[in-house]
Amino acid sequence: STAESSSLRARDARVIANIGRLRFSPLAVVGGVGNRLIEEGGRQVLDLSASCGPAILGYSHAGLAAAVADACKSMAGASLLAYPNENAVALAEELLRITPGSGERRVWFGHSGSDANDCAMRVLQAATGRSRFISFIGSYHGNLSGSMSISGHTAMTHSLPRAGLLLLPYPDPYRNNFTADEVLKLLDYQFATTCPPHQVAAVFLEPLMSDGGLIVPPPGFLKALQDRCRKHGIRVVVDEVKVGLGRTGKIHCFEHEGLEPDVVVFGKALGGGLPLSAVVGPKEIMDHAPAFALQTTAGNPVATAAGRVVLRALKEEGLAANAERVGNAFMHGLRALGKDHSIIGNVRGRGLAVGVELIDGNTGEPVPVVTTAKIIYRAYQLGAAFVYVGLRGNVLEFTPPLTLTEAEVGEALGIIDQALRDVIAGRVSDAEVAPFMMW
Ligand SMILES: Cc1ncc(COP(=O)(O)O)c(/C=N/[C@@H]2CCCCNC2=O)c1O
Repeated sequence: STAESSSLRARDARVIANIGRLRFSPLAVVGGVGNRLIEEGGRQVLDLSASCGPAILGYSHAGLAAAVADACKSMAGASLLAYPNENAVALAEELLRITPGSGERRVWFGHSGSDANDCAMRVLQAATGRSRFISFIGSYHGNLSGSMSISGHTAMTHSLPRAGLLLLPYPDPYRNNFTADEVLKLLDYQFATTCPPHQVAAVFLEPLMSDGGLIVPPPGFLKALQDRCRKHGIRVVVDEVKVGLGRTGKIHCFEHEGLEPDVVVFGKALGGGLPLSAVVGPKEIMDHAPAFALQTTAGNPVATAAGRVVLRALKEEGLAANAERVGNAFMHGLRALGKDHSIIGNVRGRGLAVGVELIDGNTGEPVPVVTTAKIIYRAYQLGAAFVYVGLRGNVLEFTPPLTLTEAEVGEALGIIDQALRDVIAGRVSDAEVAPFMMW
């Protein structure tokens, strides 16, 4: 019909490149308010993903809109590489204040987690003269050439890892793929043979692995890894892009692990939905050379105005504490659901970074991706939006706005419960979800 063909969804299909899509439902968004997205046609959908992380303040946040509008009015000094601007400098000062670290440090601004990890990788190689890196199978550090090349997520098989990359297994306490000790033993073996530690510039790690399956590492593992790196002068880069800035109940997720990173990478939530990322690192690394990592609009006054509102809200609206409290209520409720649904194999996370691993109740094996996709599709129909992650595509990922309420947790649990029942009862067809089997 004419109405259908002129819909946002239909127009999107005619003009947006598929290489940039990761669509888990037909949801076409025309707005947002609070913790809800507004679908074309007016239906409100509870957002349990915060658009894959950035919308930690929810939608229609008055302070964010006012600050961005104000910055747009003048746009003076739009290019931080050419001129200082108040918002970028003030945001950098605040980032240095809230990020633990020793020695003199500097802040680089980018547009995305991908470009921030890309920059960190390049400048660490240049400044240390070391060209090897360590990261983890399942890790997602970005989708630009450099950040892809040090990632280990299955989505990265579209390109090749960088020469000399050492990918380690990320110990998964639920699947028990490798224990922490086995991974550390493998690392020691690599150091003694094919990966000389003095050639390694840095290890990139997610303090809680997100796209690889929402995996909370075994206690002490990352600290032991850091200690090994310190012995060999290998820098520790913590990628806080997805789980940082209050999401796990602490300002930085790495605080749960007792890490003291050399470099911290921020993205997603930092801009509250505007394109903004940051690398915080030692002066001797970050001042390596001028004109080394340039992007014309990086650190522009509009995106950094948003960043200032985000950090202010983090502090003044107690978002980390809310994430801890509401996240615990959510995980408690999901575990209770697990008593009625044998498909729920494991509920895990920290604060409002929550994962539900779906299994075949008889065998314990991961459910097929189509089943996961059906649950997400059905939940969308019932009024909640979220995504799936994991190397086997069987982990529901919940990273809602940090403003989520306990009442909304109750609503979410009702929708998830009903979606599970409907899918198990065969009410969603393979054909319906075929367009949404993304990775
Ligand atoms: C730990 C971590 N580090 C870096 C990135 C890359 O951030 P950008 O997608 O903003 O470039 C990400 C992005 N993660 C993906 C983005 C693609 C959609 C799927 N969901 C994500 O969270 C990330 O999770």
